[in-house]
Amino acid sequence: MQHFDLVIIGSGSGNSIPDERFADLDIALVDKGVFGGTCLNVGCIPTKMFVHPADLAASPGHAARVGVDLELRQVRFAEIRDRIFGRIDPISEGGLTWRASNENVTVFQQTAHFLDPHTLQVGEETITADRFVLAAGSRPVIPDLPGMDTVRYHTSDTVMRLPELPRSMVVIGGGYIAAELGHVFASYGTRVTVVARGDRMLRGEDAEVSARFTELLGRRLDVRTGTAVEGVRPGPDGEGVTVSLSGPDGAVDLDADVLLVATGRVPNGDTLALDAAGVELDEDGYVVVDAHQRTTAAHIWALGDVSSPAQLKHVANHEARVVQHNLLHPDALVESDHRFVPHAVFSDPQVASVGLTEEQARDRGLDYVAVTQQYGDVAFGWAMEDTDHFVKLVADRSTGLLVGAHLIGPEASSLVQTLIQAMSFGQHPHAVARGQYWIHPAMAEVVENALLKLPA
Ligand SMILES: Cc1cc2nc3c(=O)[nH]c(=O)nc-3n(C[C@H](O)[C@H](O)[C@H](O)COP(=O)(O)OP(=O)(O)OC[C@H]3O[C@@H](n4cnc5c(N)ncnc54)[C@H](O)[C@@H]3O)c2cc1C
Ligand SMILES: NC(=O)c1ccc[n+]([C@@H]2O[C@H](COP(=O)([O-])OP(=O)(O)OC[C@H]3O[C@@H](n4cnc5c(N)ncnc54)[C@H](O)[C@@H]3O)[C@@H](O)[C@H]2O)c1
Repeated sequence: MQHFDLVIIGSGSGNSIPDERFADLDIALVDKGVFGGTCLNVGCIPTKMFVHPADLAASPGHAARVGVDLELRQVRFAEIRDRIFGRIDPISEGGLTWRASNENVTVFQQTAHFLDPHTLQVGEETITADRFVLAAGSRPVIPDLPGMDTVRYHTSDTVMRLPELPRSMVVIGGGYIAAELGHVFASYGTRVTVVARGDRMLRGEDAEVSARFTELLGRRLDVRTGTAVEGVRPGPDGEGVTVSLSGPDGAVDLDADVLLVATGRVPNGDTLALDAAGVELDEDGYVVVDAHQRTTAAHIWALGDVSSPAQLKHVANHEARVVQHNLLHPDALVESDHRFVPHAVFSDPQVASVGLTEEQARDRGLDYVAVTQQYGDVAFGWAMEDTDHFVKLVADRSTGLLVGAHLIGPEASSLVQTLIQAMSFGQHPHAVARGQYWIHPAMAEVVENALLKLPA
């Protein structure tokens, strides 16, 4: 039986842990899937590479407002897809080859589960180790709808590799993936219907942002809110799928070429037999960790989607750095910083957010002030003839400090960074606004003006 100093399960963020400082450790890296994990292969990176051409394809709609008539002639879907995976697949393959060539690392392309706190079943082999890192990620949830076993459906794992652009698509779910991939396929020319059970898409966002987002995306896609999927069955002549809906319009059957299921992701801890290792899961299935990313078994650490409900790559990366440090310095442990975790939704419009929504501030009984700055009221917004987008800030009235920032509009994912910085370093909004130059007339002035609306 092979013994290792350290076993890492998961080649996504887990693969960033072993560097030259681990050269004297004998390490096993185990992954049952495509090397490099979700973000690289089926997550952040390919989706955003699909979003950029989608933004270009959607631009005629925005250009007309400022007197430029553009015409979308063609979207070469197969070419876009092949360019994207033509870059990504070699990165995954190269990463595997390089990692497997490390003298002190053995890569197992197998499924792992625990037999006891120090023993792992890896495919047909049994290995033991002193320490473990769980970086096993999450997987799509497939809702148990009547007829699901009778149809071909896609998740984000497969839909980006479709052989051709579908004529029509039904997306179940109103979250991140529906927002991003709905925009992608609709912009490329697919007739997209998004089916959301709630009254708004992106329900985790500040209510004003999610309401505006639902309205704006609904101008380009068929967004059906307050609608339940009653069942699915093969489409007419066995082609595609028929989705039975019930909502404000009553009972409706929709035929589509492709069904995309985007109803959330669950952590993979349940696949690792963690009770054999003394590692606890919480009620939602996340591995329980302390502030140092240590699980309930002292020699086992966890990071990323398997233990973090944020389910975001920048969080997984941060936690991987914490675990890396703590493995190297067991006598000087550091903690993860989850105070101000931002996120962005790369749709059209973009959404970005950090901290408390106004509803959360209210529910916490905080004495807060909320202000809104329209893009259309700053110079670059005039240039764009913008009427739709805004920055909303929430601040604690007693300290004056920001507790939340919510943006919907062009470049929101970048504009939010100043606000993340202000919150992370405890900078007063007026100090941020007046303690530096803001390039005129850049879009960032929308953030400057929002900050100046807060009490001095
Ligand atoms: C479509 C999509 C778009 C996204 N876009 C963004 C974005 O724009 N920005 C952002 O911040 N986040 C985004 N995310 C989320 C981001 O991809 C994840 O938060 C991140 O990849 C999680 O990394 P991880 O290291 O925890 O897990 P992963 O990268 O998922 O790695 C886990 C690995 O563990 C392996 N594994 C699991 N179980 C076992 C087992 N029992 N045995 C062996 N191996 C196992 C898996 O094969 C996998 O390779 C997106 C996710 C999706 C699905
Ligand atoms: N830009 C980004 O950072 C980004 C992009 C894509 C995905 N992600 C990550 O991936 C995760 C998964 O994305 P997602 O869009 O699948 O999840 P999500 O949690 O964002 O949204 C899930 C949606 O499905 C709905 N839903 C859940 N169960 C349902 C059911 N049985 N029937 C109908 N609707 C149902 C929910 O109401 C919600 O609208 C995200 O939570 C996020 O962490 C991040």
